[in-house]
Amino acid sequence: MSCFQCGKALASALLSPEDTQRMDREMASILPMVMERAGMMVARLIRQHRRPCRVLVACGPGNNGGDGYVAARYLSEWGWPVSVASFQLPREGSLADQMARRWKGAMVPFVPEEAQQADLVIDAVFGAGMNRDLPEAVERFFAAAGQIVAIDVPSGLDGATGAVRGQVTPCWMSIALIRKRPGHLLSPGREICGEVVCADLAIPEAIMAEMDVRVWENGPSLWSIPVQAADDHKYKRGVVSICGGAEMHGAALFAFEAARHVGAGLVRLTVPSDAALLYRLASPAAIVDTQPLEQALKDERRHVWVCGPGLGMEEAEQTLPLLLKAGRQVVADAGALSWAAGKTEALKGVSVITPHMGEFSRLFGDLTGSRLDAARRAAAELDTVVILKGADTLIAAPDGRVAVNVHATPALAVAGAGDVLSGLVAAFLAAGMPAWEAAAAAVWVHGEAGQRAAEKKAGWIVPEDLFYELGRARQAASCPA
Ligand SMILES: NC(=O)C1=CN([C@@H]2O[C@H](COP(=O)(O)OP(=O)(O)OC[C@H]3O[C@@H](n4cnc5c(N)ncnc54)[C@H](O)[C@@H]3O)[C@@H](O)[C@H]2O)[C@H](O)CC1
Ligand SMILES: [K+]
Repeated sequence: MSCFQCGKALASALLSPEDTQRMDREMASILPMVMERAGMMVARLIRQHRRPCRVLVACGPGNNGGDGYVAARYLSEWGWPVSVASFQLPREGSLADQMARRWKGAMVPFVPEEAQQADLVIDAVFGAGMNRDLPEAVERFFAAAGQIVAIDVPSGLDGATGAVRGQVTPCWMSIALIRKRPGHLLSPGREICGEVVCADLAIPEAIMAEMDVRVWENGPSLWSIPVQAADDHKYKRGVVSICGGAEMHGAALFAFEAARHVGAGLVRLTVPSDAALLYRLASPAAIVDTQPLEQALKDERRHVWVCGPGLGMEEAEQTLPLLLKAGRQVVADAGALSWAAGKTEALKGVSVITPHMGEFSRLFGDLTGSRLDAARRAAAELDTVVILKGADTLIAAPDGRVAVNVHATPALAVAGAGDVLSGLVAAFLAAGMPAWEAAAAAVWVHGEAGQRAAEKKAGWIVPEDLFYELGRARQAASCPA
């Protein structure tokens, strides 16, 4: 059983607004208790991070505001000087109204001057229920604040997509309730959340287990990478084949070295005969084949291929259709994606594609909605796993699952890092992992190796620096017990 199936993945679930609403309905009878706990946890987390100071809690009309009134009560009971500014009072008789009525402390007008005078402003105006653009009065209020702690999400952040609906002042900290939302990790939302901490509201296990979560923060609880065993042999570890081009040798060699260093049993390059010597000189360890691709495909053990890094359009055209016709598992990147622009259906049958945003728009058109929805739609349309690369890389499966990866470093923003990633995906596919799990694990291991290499080189790395970090990165990616 994979970790994904055994339920550990629930810890890294990212809740959509629909998930939250469904959860609220499921636990309607205990919601007052949950809100009480939410407010208390917010107050506690603030106490853990700050000395007592003048606090202003800005409350909205919904449950986010309700959490704010509770947090104000706790901080005040602990002796902190607290006032509340209400943007809009809760509907009479609502849960938030009940919490507001229990607030007996100071109320001040919802104006920027009040926000400016506070040492700390708690943003409890809008949370997961934010459904239109941020009112200007709210924008101006927070723009005047010094330090802001957001309950759940900063007001104005679309928790589902990371889109920002207005001028949102960056927060110092966001306290996610129960679980993070996709918007805490996705740009541009991620940049305004500050440090994101999660408040455990002790939700009954039965309710959590009922959640039909489709989005997770990428991490080792989502997959299990095969570990070494006494009976290992190279074919059990997996065979990776890489198509190399006539001109750009470096890209295919990066994928080649990455697959070798992350533990593939055997890695082979298939290249045009004129270029073979260059490949052999560049990497004496390389097994370089020059036989025609049709010939190489007679070997059934070569079932996983990387196609694209370092390939020109013509080369992609001569290789990708053959690989697919032979029923191989293909990781398509770079040249293969450029060749498929304008005829995206040519990618049908590919196991994993790894576009960056530019390649993605050339394949699927300009972005209309969120990146998350677009990646998910593309995966369903092609029946392929899509790795949409970026600072927040998305790994989308045709069945709607999405892993959001922020386990990375800006140090990886160098040419060649993407070729390394293709080699890693192929190595994990060849080791027998299902495509979505292999892709998610590869992205995480890539990020881990990047962080390790960056630490040694003060952030300034070249793709080659990743190779010797890959063994330890793979080890770190083993599922926690
Ligand atoms: N299960 C949980 O995760 C729990 C979360 N809690 C908190 O509840 C909020 C979500 O509460 P909800 O009432 O659904 O939404 P909001 O508080 O964000 O406000 C909705 C309210 O505001 C109006 N509104 C929305 N956007 C705008 C706008 N741009 N301008 C004006 N008015 C707007 C909308 O019409 C509604 O009236 C979650 O974030 C948590 O903080 C629970 O406390 C515990 C369980
Ligand atoms: K908020």
